[in-house]
Amino acid sequence: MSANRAFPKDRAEDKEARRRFPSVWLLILPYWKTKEGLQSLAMLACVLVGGWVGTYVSLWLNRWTGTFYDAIGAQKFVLLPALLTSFIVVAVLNAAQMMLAVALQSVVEFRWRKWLTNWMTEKWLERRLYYRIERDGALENIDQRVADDVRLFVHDSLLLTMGVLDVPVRIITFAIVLWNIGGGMKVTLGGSTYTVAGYLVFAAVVYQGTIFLFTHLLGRRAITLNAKQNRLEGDFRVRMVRVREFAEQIAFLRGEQTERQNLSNSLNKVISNLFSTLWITTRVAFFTNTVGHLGSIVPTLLVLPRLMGGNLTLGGLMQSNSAFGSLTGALSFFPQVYLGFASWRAEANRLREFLAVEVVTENVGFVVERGESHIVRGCGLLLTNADGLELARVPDFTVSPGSRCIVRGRSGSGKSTLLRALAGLWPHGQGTITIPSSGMFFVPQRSYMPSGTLKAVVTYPQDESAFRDDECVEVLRACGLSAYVDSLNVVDRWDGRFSGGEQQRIAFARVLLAKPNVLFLDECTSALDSQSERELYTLLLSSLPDATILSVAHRRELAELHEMAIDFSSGSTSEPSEPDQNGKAPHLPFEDRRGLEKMPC
Ligand SMILES: Nc1ncnc2c1ncn2[C@@H]1O[C@H](COP(=O)(O)OP(=O)(O)OP(=O)(O)O)[C@@H](O)[C@H]1O
Repeated sequence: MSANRAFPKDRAEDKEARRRFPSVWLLILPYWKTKEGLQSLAMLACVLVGGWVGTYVSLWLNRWTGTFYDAIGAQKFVLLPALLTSFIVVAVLNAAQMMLAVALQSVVEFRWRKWLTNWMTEKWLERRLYYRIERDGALENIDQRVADDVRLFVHDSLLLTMGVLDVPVRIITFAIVLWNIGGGMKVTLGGSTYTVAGYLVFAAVVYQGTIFLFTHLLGRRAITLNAKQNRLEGDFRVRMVRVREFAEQIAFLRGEQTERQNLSNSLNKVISNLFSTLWITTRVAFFTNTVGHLGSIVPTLLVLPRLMGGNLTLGGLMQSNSAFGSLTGALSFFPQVYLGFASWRAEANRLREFLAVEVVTENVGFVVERGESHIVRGCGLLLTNADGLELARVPDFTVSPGSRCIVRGRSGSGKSTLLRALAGLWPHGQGTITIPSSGMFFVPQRSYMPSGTLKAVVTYPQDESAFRDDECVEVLRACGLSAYVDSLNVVDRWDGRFSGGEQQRIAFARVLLAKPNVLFLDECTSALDSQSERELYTLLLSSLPDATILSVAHRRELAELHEMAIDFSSGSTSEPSEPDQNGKAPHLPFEDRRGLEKMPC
């Protein structure tokens, strides 16, 4: 059974439960081990070296600031043209380097996102995980996880990693500069005078540390609110998609009022959460803006005694201000990282929930025997739900190669679930299933109509290039869809265009193209009138005379086209016992009556 658990959100929750989820490294490492990943790694190395060169350029600019303002202070205007020329050259080169770094990092981000999304999509589709997730309600908003969470996870991972590798170099560099420029501060305490060396560095750390502390106190709730926002936006989108998907059903039922109410409730939650977030971000913004203004005068105030004592030139003042700004700017990475890391962790946890479903193996309760012959057999089959509660007991049956068997029973008695179990889509139950190793084709109650050309619809799940146009035209005509043969290469939303009955005719056309050896039909003529139903069945039987067929159907008329019946209501397997329209025993059209052979379980 799939894991139907969300990642523990609360720290107090069981640590063991957290450990059961796959490590975040399972999301990160696979890409960087590929050839493309190694190339991306080389690009990131260039970005990082570029960042360090940028730090050196900032250092150069800091020195330039000192020289420039000293020249102005000393009224040596003759030096200005050369200083300005060198400034413009360095500024242009620096801008080019920064632009290149942003572009390179974006390229890596796009490549990693593409790879990871493909990887997740493959995991989603492999071993029918997409079906298990929906069947068991194991995860919400899987589309949001594969599309949005992967994009954000990749973006934030790169941003945080590059910052962690780049920022310490900037911090150390400007701390040294500030230490040297700022000199020491003389403090008189208890009659003794002490010199606090590098006091501007300590001031920068205390200044930025205070901002960090207050940002944390004022804004920590934003982390949980942001995570909640993603979920609420996803829920709202899913509701909208469902209205689009079931537009006709809602329109027939006049369900607009209820849908409007549901959408409005969902939107209210989104907006209410946004308001809560807004209050927090506003007070954080107010605080950081106020402190930000202070930041421009704090270093000046700190060096004022030296300036007044004549120990600092105008250039020195500007240089220390610039170094103080650079250092606090580099230190401000940590408050940002703190919030960014929380978002990153929420994104990673949602993806880890997805991987957890993937690694849990299906607890298949059935013994499945696969044979070379086209026989279908069920022995001692008990169908249960995921909690082990009984849904249905299936009478033992053997449908021998080339035979046709009808499955009957009251609505909700478990007929479709039996077909799911035979298709390997229903793991809950016990007993032995014998099916062929290949050549099976299942037609569900509602056929899937992919978007694209009509030819792609008819040939699904095979690629449309696998069949010639004339083959498709022939089966469309045979199935009563002559009106559409000229639209074979027309792209449309065919699910909206075909009537329910026409969609079922398409399903028959698919079967005729696929020519399976063993065919399972689940009430796939329910939308057709009796005559059309009979015509399609007769067409099918004559086109696939050797196919083993197991049909779930309610209509009595269909029984006489089958040689045997599995009856869920009476709990027996027999030849059809329903009387025909004249009240006579049903006519069995197949003289050898292969389906009635007694075969031991
Ligand atoms: N994914 C599911 N999870 C839990 N129970 C399910 C699930 N799918 C079906 N069931 C239950 O299994 C039982 C049998 O359903 P099934 O669809 O097999 O009936 P059926 O005989 O095909 O009905 P009908 O003739 O109306 O199509 C029902 O009670 C249904 O609620």
